[in-house]
Amino acid sequence: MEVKARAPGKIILAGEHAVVHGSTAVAAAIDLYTYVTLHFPLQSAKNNDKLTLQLKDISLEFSWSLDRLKEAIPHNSTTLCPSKPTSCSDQTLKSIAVLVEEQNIPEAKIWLSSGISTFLWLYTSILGFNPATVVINSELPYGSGLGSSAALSVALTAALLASSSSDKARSGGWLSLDETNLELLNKWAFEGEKIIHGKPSGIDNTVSSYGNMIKFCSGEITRLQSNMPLRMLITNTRVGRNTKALVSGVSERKRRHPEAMNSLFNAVDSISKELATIIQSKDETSVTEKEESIKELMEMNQGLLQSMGVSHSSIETVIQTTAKHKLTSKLTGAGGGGCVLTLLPTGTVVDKVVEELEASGFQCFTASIGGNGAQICY
Ligand SMILES: Nc1ncnc2c1ncn2[C@@H]1O[C@H](COP(=O)(O)OP(=O)(O)OP(=O)(O)O)[C@@H](O)[C@H]1O
Ligand SMILES: C[C@@](O)(CCO)CC(=O)[O-]
Ligand SMILES: [Mg+2]
Repeated sequence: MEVKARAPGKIILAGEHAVVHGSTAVAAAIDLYTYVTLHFPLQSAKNNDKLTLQLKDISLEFSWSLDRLKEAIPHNSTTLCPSKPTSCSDQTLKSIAVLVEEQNIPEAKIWLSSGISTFLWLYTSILGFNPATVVINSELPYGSGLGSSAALSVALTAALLASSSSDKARSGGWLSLDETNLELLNKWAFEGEKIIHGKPSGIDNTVSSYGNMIKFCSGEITRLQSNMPLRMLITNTRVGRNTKALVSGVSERKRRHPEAMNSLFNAVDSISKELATIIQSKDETSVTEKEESIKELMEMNQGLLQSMGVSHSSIETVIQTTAKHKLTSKLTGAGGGGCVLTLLPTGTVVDKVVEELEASGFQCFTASIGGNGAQICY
């Protein structure tokens, strides 16, 4: 039997980091996906005593015998509860880390460890100790601010929940999930995301699960209906970074300067709310005026992110380069490198700015904003 799932990456239009501290943020799904395929061997097959993970786009394979997994991961052999998401305890996470270490991941790819831990936790919590080959590939750059960690957790969970469900109408095409299943998927994916982000707000797994565009504040989700064209250039600085470290850096700064940091978070909250209002507004305001307001809000948001300590010289270079072409940019996701968003007002020709950014070694692309969330295929 085979089950497939896919989940999109995302951009954060406003509110990253502040959202971890209770502010509002606005995010949208993009049409770049992480794909997960589960292959279950026949009882008689020779590999029916193993769990194998293949990361296709980086040509790596990891494998564990089911006996080794059972021995290392604390579990209760009678209760497997896919319908009740639970958190990975510190003790379990330590045991899982040992199983990951035993795989001798190449030093240059050691950043994969948290993703593999998330894989082992979600797989064994939802499907138990059953044999399978899990194939993952992704169109998203890893650790670049486009939500690769959340897309992994969401796509994997969607495939696992689909395979544990009795209701498998074979269709051959991508199927969206109903509200109840989306809620369950999102809760499990949040538990997976915790292993990678440390203290996630939940916005990335939520937008990857639900798709479209959302306003998010302390777990409360408001789906947004955009009433204007919204085009963004995405520039990957190719500077690697890690969301967990950046999130914890902001918390440290908050611990040192609570009042100042809370003022920044409050300002971000106002920016995100205003942005959501503009995007949804059906009033007489012209698209050009709306675009001018969004530009200004992005500029302010970037200034506040810089004050939180999550910008980077490569991000500043992108901002200055696009400013020469009268375009406004802000970092997206956790910052510290990674990707930068540039608003492309109606009629913008991007060729010259893209040429200049690429000449500096950056990678530019456009993605369609506000599309599908998680989907499954039997
Ligand atoms: N397809 C994948 N396979 C295995 N691990 C993955 C995969 N995608 C992401 N990861 C894990 O997620 C980590 C990157 O997550 P991180 O949160 O730092 O960045 P991001 O999610 O791309 O950006 P952001 O959180 O800012 O949106 C990788 O180092 C890896 O451990
Ligand atoms: C930096 C952050 O706000 C967004 C990362 O895409 C972290 C999170 O919300 O989990
Ligand atoms: Mg992430």
